[in-house]
Amino acid sequence: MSWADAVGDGASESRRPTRVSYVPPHLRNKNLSSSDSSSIPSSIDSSPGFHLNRSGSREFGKPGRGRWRDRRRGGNEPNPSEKFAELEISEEEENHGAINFDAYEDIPVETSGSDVPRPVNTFAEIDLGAGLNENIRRCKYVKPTPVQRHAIPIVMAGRDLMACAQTGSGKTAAFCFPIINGIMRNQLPQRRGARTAYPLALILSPTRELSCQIHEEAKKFSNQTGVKVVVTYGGAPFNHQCYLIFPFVELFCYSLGDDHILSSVSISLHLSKSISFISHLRDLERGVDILVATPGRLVDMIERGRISLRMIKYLALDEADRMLDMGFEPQIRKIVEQMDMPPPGVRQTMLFSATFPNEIQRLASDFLSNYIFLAVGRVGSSTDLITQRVEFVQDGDKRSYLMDLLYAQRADGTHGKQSLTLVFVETKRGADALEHCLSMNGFPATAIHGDKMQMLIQYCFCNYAAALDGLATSVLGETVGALLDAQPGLIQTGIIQSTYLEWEREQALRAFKSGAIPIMVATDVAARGLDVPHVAHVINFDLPKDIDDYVHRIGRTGRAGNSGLATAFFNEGNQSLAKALAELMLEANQEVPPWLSRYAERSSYGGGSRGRRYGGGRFGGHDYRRDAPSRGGNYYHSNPYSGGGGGGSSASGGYATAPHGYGYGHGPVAASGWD
Ligand SMILES: Nc1ncnc2c1ncn2[C@@H]1O[C@H](COP(=O)(O)OP(=O)(O)OP(=O)(O)O)[C@@H](O)[C@H]1O
Repeated sequence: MSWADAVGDGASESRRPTRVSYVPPHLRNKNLSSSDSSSIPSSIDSSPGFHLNRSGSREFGKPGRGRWRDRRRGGNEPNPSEKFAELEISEEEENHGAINFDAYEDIPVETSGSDVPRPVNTFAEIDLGAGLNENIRRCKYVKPTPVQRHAIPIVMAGRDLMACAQTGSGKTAAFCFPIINGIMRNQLPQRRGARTAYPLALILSPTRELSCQIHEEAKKFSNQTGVKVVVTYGGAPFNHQCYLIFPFVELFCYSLGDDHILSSVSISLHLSKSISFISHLRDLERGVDILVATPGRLVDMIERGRISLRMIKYLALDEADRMLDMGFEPQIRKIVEQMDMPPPGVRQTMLFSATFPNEIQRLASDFLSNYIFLAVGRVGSSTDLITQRVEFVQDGDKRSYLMDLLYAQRADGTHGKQSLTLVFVETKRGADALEHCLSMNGFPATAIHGDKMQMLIQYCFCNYAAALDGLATSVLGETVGALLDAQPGLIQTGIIQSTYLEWEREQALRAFKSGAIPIMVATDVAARGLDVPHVAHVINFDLPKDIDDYVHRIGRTGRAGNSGLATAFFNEGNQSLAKALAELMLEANQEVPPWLSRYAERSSYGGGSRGRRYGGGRFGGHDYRRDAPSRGGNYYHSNPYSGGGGGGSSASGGYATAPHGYGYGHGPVAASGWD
């Protein structure tokens, strides 16, 4: 149980404070009323890096990096394509032209495998096709990022790929571009109008939020190319239809003499979800070239006979190490090995992540054929664009410490739309408790996790399942008939539950992304893949147990060449992570506090010990096939590059060991995805 949990459990009072109790540092000892808390005296030092140490005195961090910068956009052109404009390229997305690509020159890149295709320096060097090139231009992607420079030619050459590149370094486009190009180029046959959809490409990701994000990106990239992208994830898309039918369902409930508002809301949500499920089926029937999916829902759709994987030419696993860890592996194996998907060698398979422990690489190789391993920066490392800070904070002090940080941040004048803060906690209950505490203390916060509102939903279901049944047949007739046909187990608690859950998660994320609520408390559900451009600060209120989770969490900031700040609260309870954390920080050129080094010296490898997981006690981009050449069966060469400009002169190199202290070496760390 996390500390946030324990507090949440303590007393209902603590979960539901009735008054603001936070007193900013400068007002402590002054006995002022809480209403004064909004005044921000000039004496507060709100400079970047401000924080309080355990004794309450102030310390200062490294200046200049990872702060709440004013990122004003400049010089955006009007969008020439009306259709493209409909896809709502947001202000943030348009900003990416500003990435500092010069920072790439020194990035270590290594490939291993046979006959590695040459990397490119520009998109123009690759024949991506006019439509895709136009969309890249509209996205303001001026140059490929390092992972794109290497991965796109590899996939376009028809090779399987296991790619490891740092968070926020453009992996999504690295697999989307060659897939879209391949479908356009080969004009692969597509059946439309059939009950069963036959996608040509499948992109799997672990969460519905990430699947939606990939779907949005892929839609932008394939705009007006004729390539059709559809997403399917746990639950159905919760769309505008719900708002339309709310009033009708409510009216109906009242007319039945039942005035319980919860029932009408529950039924409305249920029905809207159902309608949206039907529209999703229709969408699939109209044909799908690229299917983006979460594994659970995909299995469900395959078993219903709605999707067949027989025509799959491209398979991409985003966050591949997560997809192959204990939680997802059985489902992934089922999809990839036990359904009708073509085998490795016939289909092309791409695995992408920022972290790739050896044991997962080993598992993953089952899905690949004669693949190339690509490491951009160090496997599992974080970018040094993220300033990492670790503070020693006892559990009981975490809330006030957090509020001091947030207060200082606000005093800095940057806590607004342009600067979002993501706070990670261990458990769902902890997230709720902390969200509530922050909100009550004047720090607008929302929370995202797995099972909000569950009790309420169960209550709704128990009382109103019958009403729902009646309503279904009498009011919505055909629609619901079709729905029941498609989804026989419709009236189930689980469905209603997940409807609420989706709704809440979607709302929370939307409010956070838009800046309407600038603080989001999250569990690991938000740790991977989410690309929210203005996250300036990630706070690990509860540290994760595994260092890879830490890497993904802090990777929500410092994306696409921007800087970011990550603060972690550490205490004795996190001892097992100390060594891996200290090593990771050193690797990313961060200052490691002496007390953390002492913890690290004392602790044995644990918490995702990097040495063991990333290649036998050493760091580095590491293809596991090096340890056991016979296992992969097809490991031949290692080709080191440096990031920029290198075109491909070394592409056919085949070095046995890598320079830069990278690969086999251990030496000083120069790796960053972005500088
Ligand atoms: N060539 C490019 N030029 C400019 N911006 C880019 C380019 N490629 C990607 N981006 C932007 O960089 C951001 C990060 O990309 P993306 O989400 O694909 O990162 P990622 O490597 O998948 O991160 P994570 O490991 O966290 O999933 C996105 O906002 C994307 O639009």
